[in-house]
Formats: sequence, C-alpha cells, structure tokens
Amino acid sequence: MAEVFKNLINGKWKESSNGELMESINPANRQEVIGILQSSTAGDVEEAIQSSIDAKREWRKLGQFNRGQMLYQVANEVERNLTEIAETLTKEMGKTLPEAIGETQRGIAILRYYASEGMRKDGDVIPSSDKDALMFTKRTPLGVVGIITPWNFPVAIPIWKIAPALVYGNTVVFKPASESAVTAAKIVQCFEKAGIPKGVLNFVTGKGSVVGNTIINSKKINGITFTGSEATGKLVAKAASENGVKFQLEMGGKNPVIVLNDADVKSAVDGVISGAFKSTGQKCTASSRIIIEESIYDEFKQALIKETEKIKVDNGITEDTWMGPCASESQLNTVLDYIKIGQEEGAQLIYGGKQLKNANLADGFYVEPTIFENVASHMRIAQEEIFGPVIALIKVKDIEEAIDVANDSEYGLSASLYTTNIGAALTFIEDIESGLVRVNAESAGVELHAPFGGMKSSSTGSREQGEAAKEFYTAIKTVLIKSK
Ligand SMILES: NC(=O)C1=CN([C@@H]2O[C@H](COP(=O)(O)OP(=O)(O)OC[C@H]3O[C@@H](n4cnc5c(N)ncnc54)[C@H](OP(=O)(O)O)[C@@H]3O)[C@@H](O)[C@H]2O)C=CC1
Ligand SMILES: O=C(O)CCC(=O)C(=O)O
Repeated sequence: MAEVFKNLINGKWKESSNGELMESINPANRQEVIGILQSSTAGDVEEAIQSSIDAKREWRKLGQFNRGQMLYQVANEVERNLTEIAETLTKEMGKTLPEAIGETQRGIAILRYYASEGMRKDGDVIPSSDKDALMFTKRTPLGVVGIITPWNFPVAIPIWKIAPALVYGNTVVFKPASESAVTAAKIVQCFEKAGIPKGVLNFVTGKGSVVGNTIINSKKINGITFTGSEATGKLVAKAASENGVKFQLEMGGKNPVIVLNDADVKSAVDGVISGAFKSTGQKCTASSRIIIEESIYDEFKQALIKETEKIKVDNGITEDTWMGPCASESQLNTVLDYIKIGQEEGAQLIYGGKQLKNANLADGFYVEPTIFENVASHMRIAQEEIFGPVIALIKVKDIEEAIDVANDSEYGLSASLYTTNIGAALTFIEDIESGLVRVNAESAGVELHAPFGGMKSSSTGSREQGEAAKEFYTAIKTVLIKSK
C-alpha cells in the first residue's frame, strides 16, 4: 500500500478528524498510487489557524535574522532530499525528471535567497520636518497567512510563498493542490526536520471546496496568497475583501510570442518550442499565441513543425522523454476539448491534436504537442487559457498589428518578441500590456530574485518573489521619536 501522509498542525503530524483519505495518482500511469493524503475537514483547518495564531508572537519576536537562519536549515534539508523530492514530483505531476530536478534546485535557491533576507534591512530612515525627531519605517508581519497553491509547480510555488511569509515573521496555514499534495508533504517534512517551531507552518490537505474554502472565508487570518485558476481566484478575492484580509492572486495567462520578419528564426523556434511545450504547456507563463509577421510566416511555420516532430512524449521519469503527460485526466480532457473547439471554430489543425494511447502510454494522460493555424484573435483558442501543449499561429502584417493582437486578451502575464531591430524592441517594451516582457527570450521562465506577476486579469497587481514579496508579507509602521 502507498504511504499515508498526515497534516502538520501545531507541530504534530495528525490524521484528519473525520478519518477520510484521498489518493494521489501518477498521471503517467493511473494505476499507480503515489501517496494517500488526509481529506481534511473545516475543523482541521480551524485548528491549524488557531495554532498559527498561538505561534505568531514568539515567531515574530525571534527576529528576522534568526528566522532567516532557520530557512538555511530548511534549504539544506531539501538539498539532502533533492532526488527523492524531484522523483516524487515527476511521478505525481508528470513533468520530466530534469524539469523536476531543476524546479527542486530552484526551490533550494529561493529558500537561500529569503534566508539571506534575514540579514537585510527591514525599514528606512526618513528625514523628519522636525529637526529634533528621528523618523523611520519598520516592517512588521501581517500575522497569519493562508497559502493556497496549484499543482503545476508543486515545489517552487509553495516555497516562493512560504519562505518570504516566514522570514518576514508571519505564521502560515498551507493548503497544497490535491493533485500534487505528496510532493508538498515532502517539502513540509523538510521544514519540520529543520526544526521549524510548532504552529509556525501548518499543513492541511483536502478538497479545495472544503479546506481551501475554510481558509479563504476565515476572519482570523491576516493575509492570503493564491495561485491557480481565475474562477477560484475570484472566490478568494471576494471572501478576502469582505473579511478585510490582505490578498494576492496569481492566475492565468494567454501569453503571446511575436516573431518579426527580421527575427533569428532558429532562436524564435527554440523559444516557442520550449515556452509552449515544456511542462506539457502547464505553466501560467506558457507561450500560447504565436503572432508572426507575414513575410516570415511560412519559413517560421516549417521550422516550427520540423522541431515539434522531434518531441518525444513519454513517461517523465524515462531518461530521453522530452514531454510528459498532462497532470490529470481532467486537464487532459480540457486540452482535448479545446482542440475540438479550435476545429469547430474554423482554425486549421496542422500538427498533433490527438490523445496518445499506444503501448505504455495507455494508462496515462498523454496528448500530442498541437499547432493550429488560421487562428483569428477572437476565437476561444486564442482567448482562453488552455493550460496544455496547444499553440495558435496568427499571421499579421506588421508590428503595430502584432502588438494590437498581443494586447487583445483579458490576460497580461508574459509576452515575448523575437526581432533584431532595437526600435521594434523598444516599441514592444513600451506598448505591450504584460507584467513580464521578454525580448529574444521565451515567455516562460522566472528569475527568483526579480518581481513576478501580471497585468489585467492575470494577477492582482502585486508582485511575488525577490524583494517585491516584502510588499505583500509585511505592513509598514512609520515611527517618529523625539527625546522629550
Ligand atoms: N496560474 C497558474 O499557475 C495555474 C492556473 N491554473 C488554471 O486553472 C485551471 C484549473 O486548474 P485547477 O487545479 O482546477 O485550479 P484551481 O484554481 O481549482 O486550484 C488551485 C488551488 O485552489 C484550490 N481550490 C479549489 N477550489 C477552491 C475553493 N473553492 N476555495 C479555495 N481553494 C480552492 C485547489 O485545491 P484542490 O486541488 O484540492 O482542488 C488548489 O489548491 C487550469 O486548467 C489552468 O487553466 C491551474 C493551476 C495553476
Ligand atoms: O515560468 C515559471 O517558471 C513559473 C510559472 C508559474 O508561476 C506558473 O505557471 O504558475
């Protein structure tokens, strides 16, 4: 029988109060159960929130430096368990092992980045208009932060939320996506083994509609950070606004890549292949609309198809696999539905489009990398987030039309331009409506020390990662002192 993972509440590994369990399966082989998790109740969440409240004073008083030192210990613990964590990630979520190793290494680097935040300033001195006064700001934690994460980056996203929350002095109630909760449990084990004090990090698994819903409707938490779908994000925003809880949302993307006629075609093709199909297209930063100037269209399309033909789809744990399965059956069905919708809308399917069911793939959630052309910007496949390896080619006459099409989206997370013309690059940087702006670089890929987030419906305007995280996880006290 597969291993059973428990909740971590007030420093103790505990079963759900109703004794209900849920399985997490391998998307490369639905017969393989990766682990069994607690299907927790609202009461379990309340207990976790109370334990975070009880722990927050002492954790705050430990000081930023000492909290940072603790994160170094966690980083070392994750490093010791890197192989096991990465293999679990691949088996539970489907991305290839090299990608999973890369993500786990990124998690370690994020932990070390925020560990070193412990040694950086937590305020500024500001000259007062009163010459006898000392005025300064001091950052203070929010208190208890609820963290709800998706399944597509089960190591990096939880860590890039938990690490800054903790170093800036908050305590945490963490609910991972059910589809990748075993990987999340292994990360939480590293915090516990590193000696995180009881109640500082609580971990509760279970249904979004129960565990997630209880967190977002709690009046006892002080902040909530969420990455996932727009539909759930809206629920978070509504509940948090009603309760006066600070919130931060990171949701979808429909990321454009513009290829101009002076682009280096090889570099553009490599960028689109990697940006669109790595992680089976399941990144909020994945490339999905490829907008190409007409004079280079045929050359680019032929080169793109030639490279796509080389993609080997198989179990992510197998050494030479380039693209693994979709993360779940429902994700596979969403992708297949959109492929059908694209055809019904009149777009032309020029590559892929089918589920792969042959031989060893029969029990997994595999789909071919898929390319559509003759796509109009208003079509659903050009407007809605598919979250799979499906791209839409859109032909345009010049850069103005390209930018108009790129901006014709409710989303604004990441956008790329391929060109060798500096003037075109400057126009793009100025006119594109996107939080991440990339020139001659793929749309996916995030630097852990730089601000990350989108415009329009992609996020709530705040930024994660790097120094930007401080803005969400802290409040500012402005202090003025006079000697008498
Ligand atoms: N921006 C991004 O990075 C991501 C975007 N998505 C988009 O969302 C689509 C659907 O994916 P899905 O996993 O269903 O996304 P969800 O938004 O449903 O899941 C994200 C997280 O929210 C939790 N959750 C679900 N329902 C609630 C609720 N009512 N209250 C509070 N928390 C809740 C989930 O828990 P549980 O897992 O238990 O349901 C999970 O932890 C994808 O196809 C993709 O388009 C998905 C993942 C990441
Ligand atoms: O591109 C990346 O590395 C991160 C993307 C991301 O945050 C997401 O897909 O949720």
